[in-house]
Amino acid sequence: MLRIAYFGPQGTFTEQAARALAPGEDLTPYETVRLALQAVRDGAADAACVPIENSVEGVVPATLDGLSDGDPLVATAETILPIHFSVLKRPGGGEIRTVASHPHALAQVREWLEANLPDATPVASSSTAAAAVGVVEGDFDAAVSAPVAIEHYPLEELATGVADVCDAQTRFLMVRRPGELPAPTGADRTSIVAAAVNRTGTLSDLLVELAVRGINLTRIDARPTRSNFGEYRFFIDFEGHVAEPRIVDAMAALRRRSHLRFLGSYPRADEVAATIEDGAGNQDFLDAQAWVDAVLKGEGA
Ligand SMILES: O=C(O)C(=O)Cc1ccccc1
Repeated sequence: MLRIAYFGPQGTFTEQAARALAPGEDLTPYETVRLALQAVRDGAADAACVPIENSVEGVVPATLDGLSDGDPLVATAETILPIHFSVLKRPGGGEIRTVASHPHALAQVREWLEANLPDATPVASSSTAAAAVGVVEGDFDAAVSAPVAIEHYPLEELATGVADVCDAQTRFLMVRRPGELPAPTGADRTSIVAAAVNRTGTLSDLLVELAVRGINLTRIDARPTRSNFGEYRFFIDFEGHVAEPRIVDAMAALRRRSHLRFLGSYPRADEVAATIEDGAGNQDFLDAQAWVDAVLKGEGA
């Protein structure tokens, strides 16, 4: 049985994602994303499930920073969950003066809180389930939680189906120590982080390498390097798998232009096939390489 670390405690959205990505495996909660990733680096876990991006609030900074620093880890799978919340309180409990949750959750229910609990002070907690634990322990009066949290904690629902934006979604990754890559499926995503020197055109130079090969981006985020003020790392997701000739060509070019870390090639949860432009398919790259090889052997021109 695989040992899967996840961003917990029990009852987080990430636990739901881990169950979807690794059914029947041995799941262990860790209090922070950093600790879940560390468990994989240390060998205490075979893989970790962590949230990466949200359709409303954007990226989860702890995950980006946790993947770009420390020993390399690579994503081997992703899943996307629809996100709506339950607001939980102690049974019978009194006035709601504080309402706790993960910052991403609080940001997604701001309007609901203003309309329904205008006098409650929002308090950030490490996760939605940590907020539920805090309510059980009397630290807060209510928690904005994943709907499954009610199954884990002796709380009652003040409201369910809470979300300012309906159809909100969060994407989660399963990451491991570098090893065998998942096979290409034709509907894959590749994740990288690139740090380049701070000069005019750096970012556009990197993006051009993808654009000229007809590679479609699915996300780009910048995070500070944390060592030199004003210096950034770029987290880029694009369609395709590093085992494809067109992606090999792009990765080699990016490697020449930046400090590059490969964060994985894995099947897309939405199964959307890669966009392939005319002349930019894998066979086009293979044919071009075969032609160059022939020229080198004096067999063509
Ligand atoms: O705190 C959780 O439950 C998480 O898994 C992180 C999160 C928070 C808000 C929306 C989606 C995921």
